[in-house]
Amino acid sequence: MSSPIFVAIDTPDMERARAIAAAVKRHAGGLKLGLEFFCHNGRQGVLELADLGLPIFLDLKLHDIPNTVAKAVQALAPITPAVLTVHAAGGRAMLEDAKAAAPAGTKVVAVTVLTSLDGDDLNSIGINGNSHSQVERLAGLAREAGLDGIVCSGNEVKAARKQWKDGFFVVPGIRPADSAVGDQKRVMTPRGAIDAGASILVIGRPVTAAEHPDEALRAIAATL
Ligand SMILES: O=c1ccn([C@@H]2O[C@H](COP(=O)(O)O)[C@@H](O)[C@H]2O)c(=O)[nH]1
Repeated sequence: MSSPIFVAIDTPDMERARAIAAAVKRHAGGLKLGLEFFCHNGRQGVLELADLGLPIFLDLKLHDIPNTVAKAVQALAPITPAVLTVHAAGGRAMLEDAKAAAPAGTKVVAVTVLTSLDGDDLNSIGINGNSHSQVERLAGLAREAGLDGIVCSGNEVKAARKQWKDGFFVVPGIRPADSAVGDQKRVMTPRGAIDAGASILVIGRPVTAAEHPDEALRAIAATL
């Protein structure tokens, strides 16, 4: 079975992205490319890294009115990423239209509560309750809208999986026990997240900031 670890290549620098991707390609399950990479390198950059042969997770977290998001998803069709993110907070019509616009081979997953937010952050943007209740609510919405799954932290994935048994659960905010947390607030170890029901893990800095990214990745994979 291929690795559940998608390495987040978070850099605008194409040279560096190529180097990290080449270093981890034998042991990663896929590459996750986000805003930092996409804003600088666009579709061409994504297609270049896709040539390495790993599944591509395009983490653009689309969030706009339904028509705009659907057109953006259509514009990405030449890439056909394995996974694409939209924000669950865009609402049901936006989620339905995003899924309808995506190629059959693309899993569309909804970001619920960013792993960089805690309860106080949620309250400060007018959400009463904690990350657990908010993730549950948005997971229900994503499921009803016909999406393939959600993005949530390792802390919520067990409960989310219980209510959506065949859902696809993407878990970032992954930190091996000795890793710096940085700007993440809801974190879990790789093993903890897999045991809780994650389908794939998104891991960036614990791999990409290491002196030898492939060694760091293999060390993490050995804990699974
Ligand atoms: O809630 C979310 C959604 C997406 N991400 C993305 O995952 C990686 C995590 O990188 P680390 O360096 O391992 O912290 C990054 O690309 C985020 O954009 C997330 O962290 N949380």
